[in-house]
Formats: sequence, C-alpha cells, structure tokens
Amino acid sequence: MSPTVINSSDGSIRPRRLVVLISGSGTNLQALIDAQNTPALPHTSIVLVLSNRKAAHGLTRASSANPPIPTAYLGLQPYLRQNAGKKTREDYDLEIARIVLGARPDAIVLAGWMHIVSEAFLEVLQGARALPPREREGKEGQENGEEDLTPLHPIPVINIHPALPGQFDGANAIQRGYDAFQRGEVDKLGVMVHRVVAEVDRGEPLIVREVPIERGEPIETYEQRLHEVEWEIIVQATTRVLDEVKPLPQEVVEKNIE
Ligand SMILES: Nc1nc2c(c(=O)[nH]1)N[C@@H](CN(C=O)c1ccc(C(=O)N[C@@H](CCC(=O)O)C(=O)O)cc1)CN2
Ligand SMILES: NCC(=O)N[C@@H]1O[C@H](COP(=O)([O-])[O-])[C@@H](O)[C@H]1O
Repeated sequence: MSPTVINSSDGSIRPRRLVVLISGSGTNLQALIDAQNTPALPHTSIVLVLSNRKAAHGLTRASSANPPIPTAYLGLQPYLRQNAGKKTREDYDLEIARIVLGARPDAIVLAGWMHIVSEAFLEVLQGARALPPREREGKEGQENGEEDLTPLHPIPVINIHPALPGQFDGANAIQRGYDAFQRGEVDKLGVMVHRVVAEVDRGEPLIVREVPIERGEPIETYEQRLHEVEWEIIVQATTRVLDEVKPLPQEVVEKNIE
C-alpha cells in the first residue's frame, strides 16, 4: 500500500498530485480542472500541464484556472533543432520525463497528447530506469547536487482515446471511425481510457464507453457527443488510478459519498 495521504503533523490530507500532458484545445484537461477537489476527483490538484505545442489552448486553460496551474512547453522539433546531431527523440522523451517528475506526480494523464512516447519514458516513470544526469557546466549529475527524481513507486500513465479497444489505434481516430461507420464497416464506436504501454493504444482499458452514432449524421454532432462522454470518463479513470496509488482514508471516502 502506498504511503497514506494523511499529514502526520496535523492529520490533514495532502492533495494527490496530477500532471496532464496536452497538445491541443484541452477540453479534457478542462474537465479535470473543473473536477479538482470535487467528489468526482477528491483531494486532487493538477500540479503541472505540459504541452508539446506552444499554441495549445490547454496552456491558457491551465494558466487561467483558479488557482493558476503551472505550465511547461517543450516541442520535439525545436528540441531536436537546438541540439542538432546531439540529441534523439528518446532524449526528448527523457527530458519530458524529467520535467514531469520534477512536479512529483502521483499520476499522469495524456489528454490529447499527440506524441508517441518511447519505452524509455515509460521505464523512467516506472522507476525502472534512471534519468541521465542533467548536462551542466562542470560536474555531472548527482555530483552537482542534482536531486534524484527517480519515483519510489511506479507512476501510472493513462490516455484518453476516441475509439474502442483495438479500433482505430493512433491519430485521427474520430474521423477514421466515423468514416468506417458511414461505410458500414463497423457497427459501433466509442471511447476509452487506457493505461499507456509502448504499443500505441494497446494498454489495458480502464473505462470503455460506446458512443451512439446514426447513419448519415454529420461528424460534428457525433464528435460533440463523443467529447461529452470523454469528459466524464477521463475524470472517472483518473480518480480510479489515483485511488490505486494514493488511496484516501475510508472515513474521507465515506464523507465524500454523503
Ligand atoms: N507509447 C505510447 N505513446 C502514446 C500512447 C500510447 O498508448 N503509447 N497514446 C497516445 C495518444 N494517441 C492516441 O491515443 C496518439 C497520439 C499521437 C500519435 C501519433 O501518430 N503521433 C505522431 C505525431 C503526430 C503529430 O504530431 O500530429 C508521433 O508521435 O510521431 C498516435 C497516437 C499518446 N502517446
Ligand atoms: N490518439 C489521441 C487522440 O486522438 N486523442 C484525442 O484528442 C482529443 C483531444 O481533445 P482536447 O485537447 O480538447 O482534450 C480528444 O478527443 C482525445 O480523445
């Protein structure tokens, strides 16, 4: 059982810490922001929103939240250009992991994060691989007082995907699913939140919901219906994984239900 969230000094409850990775509009992020410290997502604070795209509106949602949520940005191509010939895509992923771990998360949510993360990223968050020392002038890594960010327990990483398990893995799943349904190639569509593993969108499904669709209806009406389901299940799944790693005391859970 992971350490309790109770503060030993005064018995208060330490908020569970959530990091959210985004690339775009951030409506799923907004659902999480709105759910913080409600019975849907109790005793939980988003401590960092990280985007791989500078123009992601989700960054504005975070900075406009009350209280404002710290944000960070690191784009793959700018990173590779700034380190031309010296850094790889995996190095980028490890830098993302370093930024994320610096926020000391209890769980990580990919909420429209349009970047395939490497095995190395996942291994670092599982505590199975150490981050490389941060490159600085003079001494390397631990010798220069760099804090050890290695997590003591595996940090769950989950992802919201607008398709059913095994359906339309990867990007553009909404359009691909819609087109397949209208062509009569599939008879149902939906959304899921799943654990993130190296194989894209093939991690254990945590919550799966079908989304009704009608022949001939415009994609816009289907997509709106789909997003509304996403906004529910992303909160439910996040609470579930937080309860796995940082369960709340039973008396707090019961008080929440009142
Ligand atoms: N290793 C994993 N990484 C990610 C997963 C996963 O399950 N395992 N989930 C995805 C989210 N995702 C679908 O849910 C997804 C996002 C992006 C892509 C993709 O092809 N990205 C391209 C870049 C596309 C772009 O920049 O527009 C890429 O990374 O090269 C596929 C699936 C998050 N990551
Ligand atoms: N393969 C990943 C993927 O397609 N994710 C999808 O991107 C959208 C992000 O919307 P948002 O930025 O408004 O939350 C969501 O529909 C999410 O399922």
